[in-house]
Amino acid sequence: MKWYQYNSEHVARKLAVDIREGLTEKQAGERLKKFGPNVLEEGKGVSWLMLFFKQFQDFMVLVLLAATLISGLLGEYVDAIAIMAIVLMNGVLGYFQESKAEKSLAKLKELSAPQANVLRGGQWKKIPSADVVVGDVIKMASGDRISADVRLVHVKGLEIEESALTGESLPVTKNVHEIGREDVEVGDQHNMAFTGTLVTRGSGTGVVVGVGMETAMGQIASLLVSTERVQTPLERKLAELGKILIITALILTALVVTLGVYQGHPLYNMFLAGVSLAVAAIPEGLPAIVTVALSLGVQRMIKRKAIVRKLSAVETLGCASVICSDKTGTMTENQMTVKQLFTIEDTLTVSGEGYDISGGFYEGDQKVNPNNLPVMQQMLLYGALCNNASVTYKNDRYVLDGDPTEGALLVAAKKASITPEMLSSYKIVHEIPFDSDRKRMSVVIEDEQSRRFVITKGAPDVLLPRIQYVRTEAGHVPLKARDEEKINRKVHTMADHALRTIAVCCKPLKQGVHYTDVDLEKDLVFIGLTGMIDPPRKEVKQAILECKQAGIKTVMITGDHAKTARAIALDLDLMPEDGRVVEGSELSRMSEQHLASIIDDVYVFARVTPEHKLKIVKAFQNQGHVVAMTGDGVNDAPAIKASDIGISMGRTGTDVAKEASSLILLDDNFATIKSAIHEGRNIYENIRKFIRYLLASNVGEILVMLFAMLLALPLPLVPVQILWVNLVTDGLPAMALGLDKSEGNVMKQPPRSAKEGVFARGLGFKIVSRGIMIGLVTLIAFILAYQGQEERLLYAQTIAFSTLVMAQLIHVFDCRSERSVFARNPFGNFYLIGAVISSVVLLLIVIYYEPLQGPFHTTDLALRDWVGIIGLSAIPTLLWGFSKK
Ligand SMILES: Nc1ncnc2c1ncn2[C@@H]1O[C@H](COP(=O)(O)OP(=O)(O)OP(=O)(O)O)[C@@H](O)[C@H]1O
Ligand SMILES: [Ca+2]
Repeated sequence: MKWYQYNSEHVARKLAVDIREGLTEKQAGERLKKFGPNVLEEGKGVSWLMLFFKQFQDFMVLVLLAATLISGLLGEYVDAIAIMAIVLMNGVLGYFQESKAEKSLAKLKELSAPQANVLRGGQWKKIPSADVVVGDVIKMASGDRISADVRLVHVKGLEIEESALTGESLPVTKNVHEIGREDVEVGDQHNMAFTGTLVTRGSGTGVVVGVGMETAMGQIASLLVSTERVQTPLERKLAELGKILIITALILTALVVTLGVYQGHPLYNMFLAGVSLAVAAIPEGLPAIVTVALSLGVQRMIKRKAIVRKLSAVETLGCASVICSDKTGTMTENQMTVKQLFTIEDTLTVSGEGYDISGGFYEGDQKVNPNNLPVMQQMLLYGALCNNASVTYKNDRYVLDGDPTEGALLVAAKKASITPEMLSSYKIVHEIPFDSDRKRMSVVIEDEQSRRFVITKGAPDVLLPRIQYVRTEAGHVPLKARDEEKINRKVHTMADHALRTIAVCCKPLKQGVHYTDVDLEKDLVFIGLTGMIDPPRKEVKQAILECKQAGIKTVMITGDHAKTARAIALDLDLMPEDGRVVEGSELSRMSEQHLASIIDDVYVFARVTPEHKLKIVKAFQNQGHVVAMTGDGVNDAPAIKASDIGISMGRTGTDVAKEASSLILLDDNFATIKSAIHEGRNIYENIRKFIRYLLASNVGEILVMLFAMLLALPLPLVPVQILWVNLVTDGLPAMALGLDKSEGNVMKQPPRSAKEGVFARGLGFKIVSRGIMIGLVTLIAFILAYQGQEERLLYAQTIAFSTLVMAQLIHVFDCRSERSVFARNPFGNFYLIGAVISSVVLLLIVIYYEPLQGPFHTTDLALRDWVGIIGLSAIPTLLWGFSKK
């Protein structure tokens, strides 16, 4: 027998679980230990050994190793061993860089791991999906990705899209009845929900019958190949650029070798020098350092409560020019409190903060008891009945479970002493749920006398066309134009005060008549209006200002009333007085071109449904903007996907929204978007810094050799020195640049263009000009020291080696700023100081430590030599430090 053939009690019994209580933590722990975690086995990751050997796969490194081997066989042991040692160290360094990148990517994956809602010991809990065990009672709602195979026991309009499993993209409606037949296809098992499939509608609960590889998904082996990470745009650009650089380096190296041989240097010497030069000059490590820099940035973002799901987002963030953000919960606290009550005869204000149930009702300054006003009392009671929220007192605080709008209504009712006992005498027999498209919710209620009536609550402008009567103290009277006007005026004044408005209506139902859902919400009786405040989060105003200074426009998108939205937008300084507010209905009528033509003046989109978001994203993109878009629901997913930076909410977001997004806000906070953009810009600037440093160094290295060969000089640097420079001077400071703090002005500049190339904004010129200067001063130092005398060669090479190293170590400080070397405090980057000091110490060691003098072809230098070296090596940086370019 299969699970779908049993009825639900039987399933529960077989799995030894009480469906109302769930497993106990102890039972679950035991099962987890016995059967293992609920994960699908992925393809094997790279082992550390493979990662290590990968460092030596590079073609030029192989040539170098072969060349060293030959020189070893020819008796040049010292050279061979020194080169081998350096190549090995290079490999170790590369290994550490890459494994660091791998680790932080793995950690990232862990952080965005899916969760499941399970019943344990009578309490609903969110736990990592991996900890779900067979027998767990699990709850699923619209937007969830299901994390185990489940036999459903209770469903409420549950629809599941199972394309991942069956290929069928239409959602399947689920029920709980057992299926009598055997051999039912997965797609026809209507009482089952499967791992990896998606809830598109409704909700349900069930018992877990299969986890991990024992699920229907686990059986499909083909899906389990681990997905490989795609390169980010910058990584791709650099990989392409790398090819060009490799060819350039090879051509130049070949030129150096040819010239050298032509000038009479021995072929073997030139070959080894050439290969070393090629290894040093080819920036094959650049993409890896970029990955490291990106993933380090990702770690910093986690500290700022933003989780990057796609590495490419780190780059794109820096280009963002428009942020489209939800209002409720992202810009505001999403903590609603009713402030005003309105019936056609009375208006009251309500005191109190948050969900605290202490507070009173006032008419002007006069305290009143709302229970003396029958219509008022009815509105409060009905607001609490058409309601799925609950407010409980926990740890000295009132906490809300459910929708904040409903929480506010519940709290207002409690302030009027409406108790749960009073509510329990009414039975809810039917519910038409709230969603952002409908902007209303209805319940059918049966009272103790078995009389039935509907309560509908929702956005007033949506309900007004459905209202025919008004409730007064004397009873229901037909709605007159005068009343309608009065209601509308009240809605507007409430909205102007940034209050969210909810209208409460009702309608008695006749016995024995069948009403469809459409009928239920027709011909309603208006009872009253509530106005509730949702205060802005306090950090948001500052964040919006910083975005503005950074050339980024913030746009508010909300389902709320236009006036409410406008009041909050003005309060947050999000838009100028004359900024435009566009409503969803207007948006629907507008053509895409028209929208694109006005969109630069729009700051608020109000009364929109999630479907509108896609149109908004497209219109901004049409105008050449790079758009960040937030969202949390299933219907937000298309817009999130279409935007350049999709952002989802860590707390309130559905799995679907999270999967579509490239950035998750752990605290759902708008200010976090700003922090992430700041970090994204910083990372990109740091990447530019070390590209600039590394490539300028390489240009210098190649040019000094090329110039020397042109001038028929001996080799200014021996192979092992070149390799040493590549390892030490190029390696450590470059990494330290990747960890640099941002220049104070990163958020004071317009966003960079997404099309910008690697060498944009003068970077190419900086690289070449500094590179030439570094090559020149090294050459001059060599010539001055050599003086054409063969016996001075060792000394001159030591001088050239030191000058090259020092010139680079001074130049690295210039790379910290886009402006000038003098623009920043040189001691501002602790890592860089450390890297420079260790490079200098290592240089002194290979120069003065006798056992190393042989392998590194160095000799002792005098103090006066150092004066010359430092003087010369400071020239490139100082010279350009005074120029603007
Ligand atoms: N639980 C509810 N029951 C009935 N009506 C509601 C409920 N919640 C909100 N509304 C009404 O629907 C309108 C739209 O709400 P919705 O939740 O779609 O937007 P929002 O949360 O303000 O928007 P966003 O999150 O995009 O800023 C509200 O202004 C309110 O009038
Ligand atoms: Ca190099």
